[in-house]
Amino acid sequence: MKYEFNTDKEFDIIAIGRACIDLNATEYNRPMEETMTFTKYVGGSPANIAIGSSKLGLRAGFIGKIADDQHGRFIEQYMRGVGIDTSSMVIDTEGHKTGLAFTEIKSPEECSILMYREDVADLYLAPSEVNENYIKRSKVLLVSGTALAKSPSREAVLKAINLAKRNGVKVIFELDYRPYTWKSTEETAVYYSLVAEQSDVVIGTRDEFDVMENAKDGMNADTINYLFKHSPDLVVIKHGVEGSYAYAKSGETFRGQAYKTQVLKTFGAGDSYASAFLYALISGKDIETALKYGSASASIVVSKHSSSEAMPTVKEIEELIASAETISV
Ligand SMILES: Nc1ncnc2c1ncn2[C@@H]1O[C@H](COP(=O)(O)OP(=O)(O)OP(=O)(O)O)[C@@H](O)[C@H]1O
Ligand SMILES: O=C(O)C[C@@H](O)[C@H](O)C(=O)CO
Repeated sequence: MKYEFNTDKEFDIIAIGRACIDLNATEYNRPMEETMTFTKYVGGSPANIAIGSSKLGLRAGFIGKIADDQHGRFIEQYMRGVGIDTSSMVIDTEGHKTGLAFTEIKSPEECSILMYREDVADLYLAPSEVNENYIKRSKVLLVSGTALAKSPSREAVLKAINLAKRNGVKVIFELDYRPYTWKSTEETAVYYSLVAEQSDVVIGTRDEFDVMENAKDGMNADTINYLFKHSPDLVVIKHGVEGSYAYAKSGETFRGQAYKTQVLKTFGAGDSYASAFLYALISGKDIETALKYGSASASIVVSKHSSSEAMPTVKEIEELIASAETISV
């Protein structure tokens, strides 16, 4: 089964949300207290997805606010360098800083992220900085859940969704739940369900859908029953190494298995998955193939040091699908 997009558009995907800095422990397999050096990469889930999409050949753009400093300039230059249109990236004028994510890699199974996100520039994107003339040029608007955590970014994203819907742009909601940016899970559930109900495609882990539903140990069947009463016609629920499911409103279910790989760290899996899944879908491949692309891309990124720089090419993904073993659970 294929998913249809409006073909009469200049951009394939415009992502909205944060573009930040990842500082990944250079010496890994130890706690961060013992890490002396970190390698700098562009990070932030929607930025990673835009980078992954652009490296795969999609025409990508980005809407977000960046700090007026060395980090902000590094982010813009890097993203432009990988082919992303950065003309709608706004430079903060009020002294807000770039979000930083220090990543700890204790072992392939035990990874964590220490975030510095106090008063970060990305959450100051204002509704007036979101333009209809830009959004309407894309097939897809990719919305990151974290951008809903605070005003004015929250209203900027709600405006972007409204403009997308008015202009035949598919809204794809990546739940991207990061607890530290939110006041409470109740608040997250309110905004997640509000946006999920208006989206065309919703992608998240089982745990993230639980946050959306303000529930524990939720069932995929209940999630899709709820979402298919609203706008979504495709829902992707990820279960880590156990693979992922895509549910279509027409009643079909597709399963994607994870691929065996030499894991270095686990973060970055979700962003690489989303970029390759969307690449495949937008390039006209069927949903089953798109799940393979997502899983293959994730298995490549978890075997590498970064989440953005490590994003694979189409050739790498296709070679992996042809040769790697799937994880059966
Ligand atoms: N250890 C692993 N080995 C191989 N593939 C993996 C592994 N972990 C995750 N994946 C692949 O990545 C996909 C997404 O993973 P997961 O459900 O953990 O997303 P996520 O929690 O959004 O990721 P992130 O850690 O980036 O936030 C899975 O469906 C699977 O295909
Ligand atoms: O999303 C973030 O803010 C941090 C990411 O860039 C980080 O690499 C990660 O967690 C990816 O899943």
